[in-house]
Amino acid sequence: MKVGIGNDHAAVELKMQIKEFIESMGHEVVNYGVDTAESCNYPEIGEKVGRAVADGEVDCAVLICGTGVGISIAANKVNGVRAAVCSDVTTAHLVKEHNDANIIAFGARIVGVELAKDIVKAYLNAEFLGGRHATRVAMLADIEKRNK
Ligand SMILES: O=C[C@H](O)[C@H](O)[C@H](O)COP(=O)(O)O
Repeated sequence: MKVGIGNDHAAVELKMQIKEFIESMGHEVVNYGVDTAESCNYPEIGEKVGRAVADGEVDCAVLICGTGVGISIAANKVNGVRAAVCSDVTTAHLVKEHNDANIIAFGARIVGVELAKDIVKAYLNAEFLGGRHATRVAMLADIEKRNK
């Protein structure tokens, strides 16, 4: 798979570790994040990665900021994005299985590197279950259509 990764200044080191980890799983990684600790604005990164996913530039993505929240809110403003904050392994596979999440996010100030790797692995190895979940995911897209 082609996996996007994005981060703000709060998550530079964890981003590098996760990027290497995803590559070690055999995936290609496209880095949309910052590589220095200079303060930056997570909405810009979240939007950029959201658009990359929505446009099919990458198959899915991982977003990391201090908490994972701000950057996921930004990504979720892009039509077609289903970004989910995950701080545990169970949520990480369920957001793919039930919600067909195309982005996961977590916080570099919340989870340690080993848990972050477990979260990413659980998400990337999971598959969307379809069925009743597909009906609900289609309803999410319908909400976007009703937006002005
Ligand atoms: O949701 C937002 C993220 O956690 C940001 O990484 C955080 O707000 C950045 O905070 P600061 O500018 O204090 O490093």
